Amino acid sequence: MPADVLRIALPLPLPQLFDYRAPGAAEAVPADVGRRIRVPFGPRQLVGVVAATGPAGTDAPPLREALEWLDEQPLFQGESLATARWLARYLHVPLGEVFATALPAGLRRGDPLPATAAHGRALTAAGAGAVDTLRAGGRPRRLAELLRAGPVADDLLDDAIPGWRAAARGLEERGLVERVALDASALPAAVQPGPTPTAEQADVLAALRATEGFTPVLLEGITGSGKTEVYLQLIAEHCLARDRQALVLVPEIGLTPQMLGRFRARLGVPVHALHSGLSDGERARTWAAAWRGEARVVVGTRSAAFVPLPEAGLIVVDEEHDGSYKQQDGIRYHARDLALVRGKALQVPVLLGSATPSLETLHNARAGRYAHLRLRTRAGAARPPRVRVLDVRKRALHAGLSDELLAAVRGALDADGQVLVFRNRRGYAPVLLCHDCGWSAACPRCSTDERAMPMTVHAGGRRLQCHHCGSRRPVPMACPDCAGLALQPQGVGTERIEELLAARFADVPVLRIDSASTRRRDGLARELAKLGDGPGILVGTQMLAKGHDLPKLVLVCVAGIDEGLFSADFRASEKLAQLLVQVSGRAGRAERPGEVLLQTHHPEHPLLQVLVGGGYRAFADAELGQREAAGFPPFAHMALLRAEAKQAGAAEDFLRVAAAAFNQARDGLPHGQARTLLVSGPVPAPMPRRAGMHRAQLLLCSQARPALHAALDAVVDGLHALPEARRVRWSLDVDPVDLY
Ligand SMILES: Nc1ncnc2c1ncn2[C@@H]1O[C@H](COP(=O)(O)OP(=O)(O)OP(=O)(O)O)[C@@H](O)[C@H]1O
Ligand SMILES: [Zn+2]
Repeated sequence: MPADVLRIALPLPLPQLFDYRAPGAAEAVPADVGRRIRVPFGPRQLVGVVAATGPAGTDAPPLREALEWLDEQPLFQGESLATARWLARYLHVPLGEVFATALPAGLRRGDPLPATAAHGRALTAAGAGAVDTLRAGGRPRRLAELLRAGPVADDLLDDAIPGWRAAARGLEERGLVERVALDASALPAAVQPGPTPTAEQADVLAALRATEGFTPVLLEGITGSGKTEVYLQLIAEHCLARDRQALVLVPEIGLTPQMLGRFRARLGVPVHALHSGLSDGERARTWAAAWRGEARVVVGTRSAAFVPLPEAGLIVVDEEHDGSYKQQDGIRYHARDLALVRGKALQVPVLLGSATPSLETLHNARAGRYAHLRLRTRAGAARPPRVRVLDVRKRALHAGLSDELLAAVRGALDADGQVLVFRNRRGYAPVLLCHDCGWSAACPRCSTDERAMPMTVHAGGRRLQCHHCGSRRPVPMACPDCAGLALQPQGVGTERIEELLAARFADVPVLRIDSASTRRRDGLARELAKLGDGPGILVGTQMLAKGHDLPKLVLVCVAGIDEGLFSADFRASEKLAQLLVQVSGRAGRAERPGEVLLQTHHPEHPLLQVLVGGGYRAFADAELGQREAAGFPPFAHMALLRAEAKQAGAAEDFLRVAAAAFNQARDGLPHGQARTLLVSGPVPAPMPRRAGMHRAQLLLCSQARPALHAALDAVVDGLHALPEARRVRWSLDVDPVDLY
């Protein structure tokens, strides 16, 4: 009998597994499933994961032999293997691509699973003698002083001295500091005691303590109500005390330092971070530490939803409504939904926390599928902010801000407070217009004859930038159409607001926060630290809406939300309501009361009325009613097939063949199911051209999930082989969050 072969999942956009003989003429055995392996593929080498073993087909050509095993033991086992298979089936993507997405970059490339003893820095003998020779106040000096008492773990240095790595590198080159492996005893010493839970927190904790096995829980708590305190207590009790692991998902890398610092101080165990601001090596180490069960608490962004949890005790998804949990390219998974699937397989509670739960989650809670716990008051002395709508019709505006708003800013600063001015548009101005002929700057790679995509003015008016494809060019000296010199920036972005505020309020710091300054691991924390404790102004986009604790913030001004009130996207109102409530929640989080000003030309708009009058819940009730009437999610399930091509028409050709296949599959469904499945399109994408590509899409929608998935099962694998597929790039998005 011929020996069994390895069926390997490779990171390729092809639906099948690939057969190989085991390396070194060894027998393939079932225990190999889940191990990484290097294989020859055409002229290349690829890293795959064994998905199955079995007999070779009798008429199969002689198989190639795999090159080498990369792990002794499977990296995917039990739950993690089952989850990867489930995700591949659910999203209709190749298993090999799911494995690749689940692994951090280093392991995906085939690096060995790294050693995971915690590392830190220590002074060398030469360093101990040289501390006082370093420039006082400089980062190297502060680092050296901190190390005087003994080695300090890297993650604690992250909290203590932002930017310490560059300083350490310099000192290492001079032989003053070295990298050392730490034993567990070098980790956090003193555990800070937490506050006594409020009555509401105590009730919530009692309910959570009573949970057994898989329990999805929506923790709906207004901003500042102490949700994070609940997570901390629960992790201590449910995980650390029972020797189990906790996974905490957070939406933004900018939030992790604040969260990590708080977790480390309170839990007294190493807390591992996993986000895109870390090096490949650091990410692989955290992943390996979790796989070995050494990492007890992992705090991370979207991709951390894949982290192995052999001894799982709890999964928390903070700000569960946040859009960043959905991966928007490659394997388009939703980290919150993945967390729920894993919680079920691992039989642990999954806690979804938010002040503004997604309509999907609210709908599930109401249907009784999730437990629903609430925190209705702010913890400590803080009170919810007062919200006022400022009608600015017919008012003079300065960089988009009314006199009344500017007066309120002055008042808050004079009272020694800090102010946040929120505008959801980066750059200086959204459009550059010629006042003489009406020409406006449009992105040549994203515009069509029918539809111009404006380029945003940046750098104080000197640069044009496309927010869709990233292309940049200098602002022209004269209008390219009429050669006139009357080029004027139209509209207002955060740069222009910053310019105005800096001129008007020259006595205080004015700080603009944008995605560029906060991409680095501690970028946001470092920026916010510049504001200090005195009066000052923050200007920024939605970056600033999320979970930051700014105790001195007394006034939040929201400008320019009017575009968002009239968007065509059916989720736009939900996103805007969440944003407004979250950004408002930044005000008045300590003793001082907070105020929120919403400046608008549409004070009578129902969304604003409902929000101001009844808060997020009233909004959500109304919105769910509308979604149900319109047959939109969460009352229906969608999948979006996107295609793009260099040639005009190619994407539509491909989608037309796909649509025919879906319609045929629908006719094969049981009558009741078939009726609920709608295939619409192909239609041009909402952005019909982007970065030079022509784009179109096909939308599938059904009230019954089984009908949708039955159609996808029947059709998607076959799309890879279509001749029309060769000229396009296509992707399937199951449960799309935006229809772009
Ligand atoms: N029981 C308590 N007693 C006193 N202060 C508390 C208590 N619980 C939380 N706090 C404080 O209240 C503030 C808000 O708490 P926390 O950050 O946990 O709220 P949150 O609901 O997670 O906030 P958000 O989601 O709006 O960021 C923090 O400064 C926290 O230290
Ligand atoms: Zn563009």
